[in-house]
Amino acid sequence: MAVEAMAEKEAGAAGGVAPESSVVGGGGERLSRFRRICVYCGSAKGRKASYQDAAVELGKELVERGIDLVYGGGSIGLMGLVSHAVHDGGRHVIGVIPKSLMPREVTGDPVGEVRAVSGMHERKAEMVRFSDAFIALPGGYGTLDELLEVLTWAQLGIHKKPIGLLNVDGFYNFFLSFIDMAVSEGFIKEDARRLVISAPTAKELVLKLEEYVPEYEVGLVWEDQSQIPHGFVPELEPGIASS
Ligand SMILES: C/C(=C\CNc1ncnc2c1ncn2[C@@H]1O[C@H](COP(=O)(O)O)[C@@H](O)[C@H]1O)CO
Repeated sequence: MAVEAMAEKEAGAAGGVAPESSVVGGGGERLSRFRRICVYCGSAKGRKASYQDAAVELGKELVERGIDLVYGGGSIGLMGLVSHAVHDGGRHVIGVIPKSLMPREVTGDPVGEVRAVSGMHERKAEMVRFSDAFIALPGGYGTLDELLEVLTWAQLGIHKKPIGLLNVDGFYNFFLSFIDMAVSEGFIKEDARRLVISAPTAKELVLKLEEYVPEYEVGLVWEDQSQIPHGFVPELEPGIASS
């Protein structure tokens, strides 16, 4: 299905896509169905240069498609590389960071808009609320925690936004094998397995996310819609700091 048609189909549904705010190219074509993508990634840079290159590549891919960044607000590790790449490319960067993690020596100097939150739970909810899709770069416990929570919420039908793994140099191969094993052992359903989209490069992954059509239906009704409104991205209030 064409990206435009898909975005229109999902507007007002639970896709979390805001087509009216998408950037339009010189020829009038829409560059992306996504307004903002949330990137989860390591607060370390990792041992291989390819992880760092992938963070910068992903930032550039977002810029090329006119997509803004939501991320954990730090300037250290892969977080710093992806946020600088997006900011330097002229797109908006929103860092959501708990007050206790704000001291410079912990997070470095973040770029763009910094939104201070009271704790880790609020941070994760805000990152989900502001974003139309999610990408995990290589990372450690923090990255896995964020990734698994956003996947669990998709599995429970709290949102229908696409979730991608940037499988740089096979970094996520063991994780993907684990998921497949959990499917064959009867702990993850086949349709929930398809919530995880993966690709080895930023270009391929973002393309797959653009083409993703949510098929997963859980049928639960969530009474508290205050955290994750479906189908629209709220306008942001001014952050506490901006560059
Ligand atoms: C506590 C220390 C450094 C932590 N600094 C962080 N600053 C901002 N965001 C962070 C930080 N640590 C974790 N995060 C979030 O988790 C993901 C990275 O965690 P990982 O364990 O490195 O994979 C990232 O997406 C952030 O949202 C000093 O030791």
